[in-house]
Amino acid sequence: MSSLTYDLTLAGLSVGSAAALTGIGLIVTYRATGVLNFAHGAIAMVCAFVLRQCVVEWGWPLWAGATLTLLVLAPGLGVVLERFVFRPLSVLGSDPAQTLVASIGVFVLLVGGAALVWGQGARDDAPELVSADPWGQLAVVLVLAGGVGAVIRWTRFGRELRAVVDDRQLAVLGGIDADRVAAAGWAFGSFTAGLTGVLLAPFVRLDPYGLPLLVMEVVAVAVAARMRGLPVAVLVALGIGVAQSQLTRLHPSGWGEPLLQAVGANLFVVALLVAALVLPRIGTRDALPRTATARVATPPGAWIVAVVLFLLPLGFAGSDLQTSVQVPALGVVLLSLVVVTGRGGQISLGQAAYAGLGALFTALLAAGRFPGLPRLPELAALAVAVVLVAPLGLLTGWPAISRRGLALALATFAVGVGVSRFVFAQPYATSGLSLGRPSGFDGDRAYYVLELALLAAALLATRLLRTGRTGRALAAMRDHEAGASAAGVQVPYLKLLAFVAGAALAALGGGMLGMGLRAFDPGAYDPVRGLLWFAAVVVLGSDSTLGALLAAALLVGLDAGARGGMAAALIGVLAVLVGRFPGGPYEALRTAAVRLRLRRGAVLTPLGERVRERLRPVEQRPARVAVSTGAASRARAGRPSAADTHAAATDGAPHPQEPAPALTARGLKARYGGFTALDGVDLDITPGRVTAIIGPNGAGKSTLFHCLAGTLRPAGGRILLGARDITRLPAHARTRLGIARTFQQLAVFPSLTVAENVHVGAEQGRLPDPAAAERTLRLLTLDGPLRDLPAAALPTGTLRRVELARALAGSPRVLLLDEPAAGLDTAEVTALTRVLKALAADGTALLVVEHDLDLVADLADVVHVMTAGRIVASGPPDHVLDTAWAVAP
Ligand SMILES: Nc1ncnc2c1ncn2[C@@H]1O[C@H](COP(=O)(O)OP(=O)(O)OP(=O)(O)O)[C@@H](O)[C@H]1O
Repeated sequence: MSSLTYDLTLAGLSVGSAAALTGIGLIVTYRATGVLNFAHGAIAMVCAFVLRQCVVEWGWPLWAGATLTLLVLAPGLGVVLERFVFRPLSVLGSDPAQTLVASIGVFVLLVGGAALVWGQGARDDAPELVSADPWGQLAVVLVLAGGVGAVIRWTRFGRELRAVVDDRQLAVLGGIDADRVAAAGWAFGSFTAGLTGVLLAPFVRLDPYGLPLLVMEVVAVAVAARMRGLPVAVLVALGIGVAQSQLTRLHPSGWGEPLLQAVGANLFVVALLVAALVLPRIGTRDALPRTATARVATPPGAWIVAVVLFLLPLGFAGSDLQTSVQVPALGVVLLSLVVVTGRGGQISLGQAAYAGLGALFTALLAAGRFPGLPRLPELAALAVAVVLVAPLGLLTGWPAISRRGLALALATFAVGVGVSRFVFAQPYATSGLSLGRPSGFDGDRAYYVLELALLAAALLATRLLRTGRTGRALAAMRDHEAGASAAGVQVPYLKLLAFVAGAALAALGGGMLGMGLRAFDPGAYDPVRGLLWFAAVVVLGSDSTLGALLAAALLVGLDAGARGGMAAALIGVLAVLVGRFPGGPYEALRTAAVRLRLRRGAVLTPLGERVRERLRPVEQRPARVAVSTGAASRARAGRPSAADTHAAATDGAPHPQEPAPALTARGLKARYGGFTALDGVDLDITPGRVTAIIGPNGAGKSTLFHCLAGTLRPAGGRILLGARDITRLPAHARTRLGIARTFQQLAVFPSLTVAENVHVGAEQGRLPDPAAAERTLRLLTLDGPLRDLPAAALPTGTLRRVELARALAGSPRVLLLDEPAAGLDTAEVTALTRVLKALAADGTALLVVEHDLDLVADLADVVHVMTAGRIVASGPPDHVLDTAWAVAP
């Protein structure tokens, strides 16, 4: 027994060593470039194939093949990728999501290229570089990890590497050659990938799809090490390797046996699920790049061409028709990505899992093998399968609530791999399963007609999700999540909706695909397909249904017409290239067109006259008559007198005749870790008045603002809207109760037009009223030619108006404005001031956090001065601004 334990431990160390190598490579590349290299497994596979080519096909000696593969090809590949794919992206602004899409593109390209060159079949004659003795492999790993750790910690290069990872731009300003550091990181990362591939290939299936996936399954090792600690990565890898090996001895009995065995055999996948779904997130800052979400205008007549092309196969026969049957089915699967990724802006690498579950459930239901349900006819089985898979969309929808960018990519990838390994690959779920077509639709032509009908239904469902209120809300969430929340959009609910609808569509497409092939083929729903489909939609579909259909036709057509792998290679090339053009070619054209129209002067009409005619004249407001900018100038001219300071401290007390406050804060406290940012703030925001908060940097103004808007949960105290306690309500719920806000950094939805931006506010606000959108557009002179322009290319002044209009369209009772004048010129500030005064005169309660004391003096009725998390003075501006001199920056 002890000898068995020893043998299993050694076998586990061997597997763990390969995993540790992958972890080391991923971490070094990530630290040098900030990229989690999804292509790592694909590089490993290419190197393993090349070594086999040299040794087995060409008869080279092993050492010569290994030298070429590991010392020339692998690092060379890394350097080429850095130079031609990732460096241009980092020069363009280092958007982590863009690099993520590019690395998925490289993955798809290498997998497709390998399938083209070496075919799709598995090889079992890969040469053995290091003998099966695990001690040799372990020694290689430990030497590498130790060497890399020493270089990072003690050498100048290591210091440069850390500096580049912390802040590339700052490092460059400090004289560090960031490109050299990144190239070295890529070269080393690729070398470790090559070494992993070469070490693993003799013991696993060497094929273009299987090996890359196997390598990427161990990404958990790097995530567990927080993409930093090499020793942690090595230990975790060895630990999982040994545990997985030891678990093969267990032979549990009972109903859970197959599942437990599957868990034991796939411990790295379990670790991946835990790392992606449970451990603290990595890379959470990034969202999808604009290229992935750019709205593509459909060329006129394109739909007619598409309909004709989709009808053409009805005239085909034989294998052509058989192949064509896959296109509508794949089209439906890709439509699911248009909803989730294109419109909803959520990265989803796990759609293949839902498609596969759709096919599997359909087959089980049609065979009468689904637990608790009777045998169903095929079409009914498909419908029930869609209903059953839809809620499973929560598997990826739930993580999406709190994860973005890389973290979400990992979570959805993990779900895809988990479903593939624990469901599709298990005989208990799939053995002896066949899948027929619905009766009456058995022939290819008849089935194709049925598919067209289902595709039409899917297109209709997609259209419903992409247009109107839901479509605008989804696009708003995609463009600016916090802005959408501030507009009243229920972001978590919408994410769940997108993933559930996406899962249903994918299941429908997957079921159609299975029926088309007359079988449940787990390979058709492999996680690698999930990556390929995601890349295809990002490249060709984006937020376009027609693009998704084109992608489906291309993927099926190219692989059928050319050698397998051609479609993946092409999609890979496009995915790698698409990141080179920020916003993509469509975006560039649209921006140029908008600029041209702006230059013609057709859309920039002054605000003043229109506002004056629609709102009550500001001069009639009694409270504002005495206010002048004199206070601010006085404040700059000299220090305040003691009498002034006293007046400031006492004049702000609420007067008995004043209206009841609309929004009240009492004893508000906020902390960041151990640091107290708000220390018992009391504040009343009164209807019909402009309340301003001023104070030096770091005083806590933004923190107070965030607490009031609902984006930060206070550590103590209460916030009341009227008499209602809203302290624990999220941002979107506050908006729906009547608290609107704008952002210091503009929060507009760039892919939506000006009118659509404002409609989002009107539809989600306190009183959902489409007419309010039109009124607000007119009020802020956005109703001319401007209204149909996408917000992306408009100047800052106009965008501030769009944002304000979006906030006003929900008919708020309280309006919170964070530095509303930031980025505006003098004329725009004057116009803005006039609008805000008029709003206050109409009874809205306004709170303004502002650095511009002249604006505060001109605008505010009450000014509160904050410092060190407390309000230290309050009163009318002419008094308080003198006091402010003592505390302002
Ligand atoms: N996310 C955070 N984590 C830790 N500390 C924070 C965080 N945000 C703010 N702080 C700290 O809390 C204090 C108050 O910050 P806050 O941004 O509210 O001040 P502010 O008055 O708005 O400053 P500014 O005018 O520069 O925006 C500062 O000391 C700041 O460093």
